[in-house]
Amino acid sequence: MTGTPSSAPLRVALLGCGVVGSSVARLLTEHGDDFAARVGRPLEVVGIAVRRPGRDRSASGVDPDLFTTDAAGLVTRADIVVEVIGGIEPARGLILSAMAHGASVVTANKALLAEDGPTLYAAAQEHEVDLYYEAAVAGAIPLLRPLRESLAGDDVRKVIGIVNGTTNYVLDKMDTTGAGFDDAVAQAQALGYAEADPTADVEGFDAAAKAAILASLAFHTRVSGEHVHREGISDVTAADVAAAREMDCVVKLLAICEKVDGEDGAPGVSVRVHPAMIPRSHPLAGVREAFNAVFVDADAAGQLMFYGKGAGGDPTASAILGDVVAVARHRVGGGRGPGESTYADLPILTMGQALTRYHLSLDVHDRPGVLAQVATAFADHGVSIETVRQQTEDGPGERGASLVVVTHTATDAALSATVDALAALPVVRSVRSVMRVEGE
Ligand SMILES: NC(=O)C1=CN([C@@H]2O[C@H](COP(=O)(O)OP(=O)(O)OC[C@H]3O[C@@H](n4cnc5c(N)ncnc54)[C@H](O)[C@@H]3O)[C@@H](O)[C@H]2O)C=CC1
Ligand SMILES: N[C@@H](CC=O)C(=O)O
Ligand code: NA
Repeated sequence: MTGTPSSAPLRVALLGCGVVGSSVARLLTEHGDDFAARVGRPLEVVGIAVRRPGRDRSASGVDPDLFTTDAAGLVTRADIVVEVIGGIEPARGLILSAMAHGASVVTANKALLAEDGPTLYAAAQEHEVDLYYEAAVAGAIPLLRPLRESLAGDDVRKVIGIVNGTTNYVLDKMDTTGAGFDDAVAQAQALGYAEADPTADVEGFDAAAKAAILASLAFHTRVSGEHVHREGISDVTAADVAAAREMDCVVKLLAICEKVDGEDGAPGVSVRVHPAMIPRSHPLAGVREAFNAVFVDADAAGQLMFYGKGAGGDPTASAILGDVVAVARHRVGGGRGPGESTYADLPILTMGQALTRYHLSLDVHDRPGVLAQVATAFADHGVSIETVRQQTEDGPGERGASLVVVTHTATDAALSATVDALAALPVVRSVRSVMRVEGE
């Protein structure tokens, strides 16, 4: 792509005018003069594709004549296409068509990037246009540009953080106000944090898509959503949150991307999303409401922390508009942003190979020798115990006890085999809860 000396406005097409799209439209209109100064040419919104053109959108301050239901036609007459429809189709087809017609694309669509990012990159390469997607992970937080560009000279070892605002909001409300799960999800929806179908948030699909994007960029390896071990928060109970509180911990949904040595000693990539207990003293524990925070550990840089608003209309629009300015500058001055980098092509490790720690709560018979049998189950699987806490529980029938065990680090395979062995022990009445523990 070469810069053109023209002073004609750059034509911007917006696909979607929901939570994020309406913020983008409003801010583009409000700050048009600043954008023109920053880019060197005005940006002109040439159309906004919507599904329901008759809807009242007067609050956006956008000229109603810009709304169209002809998204396919709109993408053929733009220099920059901003896709904020979400989902796989028609978003993918529209992006590919936009690129084929010479437009650079800015998207917030993590679901599409995690499912079929390579196709988008290939089209951008073929048509010599830009593909930017800072808003797709951790909303407003500048995170992908640092990984794609600023850290391109370093060796990233680990990326760990909170990348889903909805689930963080829900877990925070459960911890601090005792709110019920469904009420907290409804509040997150009303605040514009949740995906169109909040199952994507609650069951960890959204965080898994983001983890795939982060791991791909961090480790120069193609990682798609299906490579990510995913557990959501729908099984996190008020009792789990209370158990965490007793341990001076909080429960967070974490995305963890690591470069680790596999059994053969060769490096591989481990990518997982699951709830975990973290100590209240850990910086991630202080991440409240819909905020996101991500730590990046790189060989030369050491540890970096990125923190800010991970969801919501205006914060997400900030990231999108930063990308719009970047690709617009390329249009004016020449050059292109980075393409896909997959040269490392590392193998993806299984969840069983991931190294983690478990917190277990067991309901056991209160008899002599119980503790020894429980300890043997751990030892048999090579899992070392860090702490054990026993509490006698009176109730109807035979006296029982609750055992809370926290392990040292072991492979997830060994830990989960230990849980199976414990559940099969006659002295164990039930395994009440199992949760991974992260953070020192
Ligand atoms: N809401 C948030 O906090 C964030 C959202 N995102 C991503 O941004 C994208 C948009 O999210 P939201 O604005 O929250 O969703 P939304 O559901 O509020 O908006 C999407 C809009 O696209 C419209 N749409 C659907 N199909 C269309 C079509 N064929 N033509 C024209 N319009 C169509 C819908 O009617 C809706 O108004 C998604 O990819 C989402 O994952 C990314 C970061 C944060
Ligand atoms: N639904 C997402 C929106 C931002 O990506 C979230 O809750 O984080
Ligand atoms: Na971001």
